[in-house]
Amino acid sequence: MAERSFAKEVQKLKQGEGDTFAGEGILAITKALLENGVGYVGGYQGSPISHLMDVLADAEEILSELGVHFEASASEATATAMLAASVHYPIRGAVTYKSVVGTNVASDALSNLASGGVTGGALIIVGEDYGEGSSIMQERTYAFAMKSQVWMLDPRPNLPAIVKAVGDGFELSEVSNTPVMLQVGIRSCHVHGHFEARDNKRPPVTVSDALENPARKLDRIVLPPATYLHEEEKLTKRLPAAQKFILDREINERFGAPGSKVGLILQGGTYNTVIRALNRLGLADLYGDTEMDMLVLNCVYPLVDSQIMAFCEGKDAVLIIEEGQPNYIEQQIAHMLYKAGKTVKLEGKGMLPMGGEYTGQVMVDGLGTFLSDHAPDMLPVAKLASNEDPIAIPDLSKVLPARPPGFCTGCPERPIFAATKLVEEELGEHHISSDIGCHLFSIMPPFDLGATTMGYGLGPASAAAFHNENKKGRRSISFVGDGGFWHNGLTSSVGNAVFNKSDNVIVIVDNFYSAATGGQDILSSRATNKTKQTQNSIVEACKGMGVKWIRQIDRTYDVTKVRDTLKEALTTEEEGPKVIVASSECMLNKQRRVKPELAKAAKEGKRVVRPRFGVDEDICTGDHACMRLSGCPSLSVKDTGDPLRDDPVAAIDQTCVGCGNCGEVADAAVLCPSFFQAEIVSNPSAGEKRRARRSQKIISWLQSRRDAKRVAFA
Ligand SMILES: O=C(O)C(=O)Cc1c[nH]c2ccccc12
Repeated sequence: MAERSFAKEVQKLKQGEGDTFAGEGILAITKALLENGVGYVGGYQGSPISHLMDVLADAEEILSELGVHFEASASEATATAMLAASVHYPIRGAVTYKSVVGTNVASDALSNLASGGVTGGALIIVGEDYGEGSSIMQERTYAFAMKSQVWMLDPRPNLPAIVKAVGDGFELSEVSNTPVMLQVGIRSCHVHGHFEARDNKRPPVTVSDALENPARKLDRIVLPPATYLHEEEKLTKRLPAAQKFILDREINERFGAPGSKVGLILQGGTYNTVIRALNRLGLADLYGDTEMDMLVLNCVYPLVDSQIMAFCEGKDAVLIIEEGQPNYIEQQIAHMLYKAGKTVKLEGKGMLPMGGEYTGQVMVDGLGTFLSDHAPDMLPVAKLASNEDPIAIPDLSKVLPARPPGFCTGCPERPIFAATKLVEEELGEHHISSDIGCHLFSIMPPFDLGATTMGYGLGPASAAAFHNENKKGRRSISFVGDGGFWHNGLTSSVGNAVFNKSDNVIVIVDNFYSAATGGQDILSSRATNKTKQTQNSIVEACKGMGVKWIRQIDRTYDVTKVRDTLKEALTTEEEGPKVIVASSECMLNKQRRVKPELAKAAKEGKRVVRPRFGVDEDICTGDHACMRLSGCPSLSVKDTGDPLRDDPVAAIDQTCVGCGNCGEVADAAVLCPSFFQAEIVSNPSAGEKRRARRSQKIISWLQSRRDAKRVAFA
């Protein structure tokens, strides 16, 4: 069960001619796929398009009614390879993934797909996770489009533009026999708006039809000598066909007053921010009407030389607005202008920052500088020579505490790292390789465990070089999540360790879902899923790979057991990789599942017990060792008001879910007897009520007796 259910919203996908579709960008993309007769869809989730996969999964019934096949792909490589169905058959296919990481994973399939080319429209919806709030390294997908020569659309972030881009993308792909990327950032994915719906279209040829009528053309298969042909075709046929389509269809848009002395060439995705910046500079109204001459590239690759040159003709200066680095678009345009001997002043990076998100302020500053330098007369006097001092904005980084990502309250992964710390206390520090997933938060305080992260499913692989000559010496420890394990960890990490007779320790952090991408089901999820085969054992998979030493821990909150198992793995004389599968359900998903059930039961008058933990402040010494070993966000500090106590005591706030981790950690570390467990009982029995009243009375009596004896501090 994913973090968000779109079960209700997907009903909108049934809308047709005459309806106005209102909703979110990702839903609009899905609707557009159906309106354009898509035959199959797939993908792998990841921010910012996790929810697009969730929409597709929730829409599976609607998709299958239309004869559209949907798959939750094992990885982005799988998703891209799936587009092979559009190579020989005139079937439209779409896949979706996070970029650039997903594109990295997909790149083998992407090159092959791009080389042979496609007959049916092949659309890759890439969620470009660039800028503020991104969870990955800062790179651009653009390089992949250039190197493999697949085209890239980057529509303006509004629903009609995004929906149009889906249809344009399919057609562009078909006329140029080339896969097309449709790039959407987080703001496009979640922008709300509306568009005029059209009827959904059954795919004219379905994947079932293709199976009944197999086809193959040798010159589409990627093997020499066809590969040489493919390269030539890319240059002589596919590129010109794409450029012609981009011009004929007016994919790129012109706004503002043509013929002005300065102009902007921008990526479609930056349009909203540019308009807002122009608005703040007094050069656009709230509806986006502006005098500024703009060429909006809804297709950022390939560029059409003649269009760019025509735009620049007669201008003194042009500003290229292109987010991220390197400045690929600017370089191409500079190259075009130089070759043609043009003298128009080209601005871009330098005036705008080389890297980082082009946020509202960045855009205002960059555009302001461009206009002051090249067209000061366009700027309103108040902006050009303001009599007002700019508003002083305090440096918030000095006053606000940093909020690095961390494990949730009740997270079952926290005790695994608490146990690792305890083992290290005994056996010394180890080299630890981390992986992608929630468990990577181990690198942050209070654990400070883990030295590298090399990619999804590659935690144990990134420990591969660490081979200890000394058989009794230290081994490396590596972590990989269940998501990463099935994405490619089974072969790249576990299989590799078995084959190379690694002596290292691998901990598979199994929380029953692909939790970091939004709690989607995966092969080993415990839940039954109507359309997927779940409940496949990680342990059996590892054994099948040849792992001999393997331990399953069914409750990661048992810190003592995790500690002892890890210690055994690090010290056993048995050869080969030592694998520990540490399994407990993601607490976020568990709460999503259990909370409504409990609330319903309580409402129906049933007896419901919810555990909570607390700290006895009379016993707590305020050394905060519990926090250093647990780090649970529900653990906080509390001032008792007692001047004889130097340190504030530990306190557990109302976000506690009663997982028991703090108590277990305290116990395993022989830390602290101050933790207690209480139970919140809804609809208690008459006997329970009586007992509670009685004990309440006794406690009150004891408390008032103690308070009476206390020295009071005024
Ligand atoms: O959802 C995210 O933020 C992720 O980083 C997860 C993810 C999805 N596909 C990937 C491929 C390579 C590395 C990470 C991911």
